[in-house]
Amino acid sequence: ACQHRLWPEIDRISMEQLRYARLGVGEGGWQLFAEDGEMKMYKREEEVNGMVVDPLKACHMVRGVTGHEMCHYFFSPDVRMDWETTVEQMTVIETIAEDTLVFLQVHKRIWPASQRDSLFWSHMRQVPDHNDRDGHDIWIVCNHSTENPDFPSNNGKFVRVTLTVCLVCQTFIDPPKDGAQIVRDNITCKITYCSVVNPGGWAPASVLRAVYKREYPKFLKRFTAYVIDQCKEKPIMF
Ligand SMILES: CCCc1ccc(-c2ccc(S(=O)(=O)CCO)cc2)cc1[C@H]1C[C@H]1c1ccccn1
Repeated sequence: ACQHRLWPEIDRISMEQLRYARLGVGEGGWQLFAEDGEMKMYKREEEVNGMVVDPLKACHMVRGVTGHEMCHYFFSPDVRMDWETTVEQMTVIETIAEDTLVFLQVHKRIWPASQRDSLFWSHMRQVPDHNDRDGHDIWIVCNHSTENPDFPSNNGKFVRVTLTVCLVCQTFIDPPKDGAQIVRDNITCKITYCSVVNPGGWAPASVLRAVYKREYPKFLKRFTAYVIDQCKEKPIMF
């Protein structure tokens, strides 16, 4: 992967997104728009050329899974359609490395807007987290739009969105007493999910904002429940 033409961009954007995810929501005009137990969802209302591109940041704490497991299932093409209900078709159009893929996805149509597709590289990596007193590694998946001449955008069928998404996960272990083996009840995963999706073409602001408000909380709840269910009978993947 290191010699691939996209590698410098993949490395730069992934590390930029890690820093962005770890910024608090105290400053920068974030407004809380959804809450469900440990999950808190924030957004900023932004428009580019009259199009809604509201950045989103979600923070969540999930007990019983590790950051590695969370990122593994988010990255994996094999299970994507099991949890991603807003996607109609998903194809891996390039394998850059075993931890770096290029996806082409067709998203379900949001009436009355026209149907969208997305083409993005997806990179997963573990980032040693030296400056955190608990010393737990961080796992990240970063998805960022890219172009591919074999799959031109806006080829008449779908409007191509541009997106940058990151899932940043940190595992916390509450060690059991008397040196017993660590079980799932002793682990918690701190998740930060950030996304900026530019719809790529006209879509009514009111409709998009309503879809975001409904879809993002559903999306994160469904995905985290899926990972908990997939992991509960399996050995812990640290
Ligand atoms: C007009 C823009 C439509 C639209 C296109 C795409 C996406 C979208 C793409 C990727 C990812 S992901 O996290 O990388 C997981 C892989 O699929 C999440 C969301 C979201 C929306 C907007 C509609 C919103 C939405 C939010 C949440 C889930 C699904 N859709």
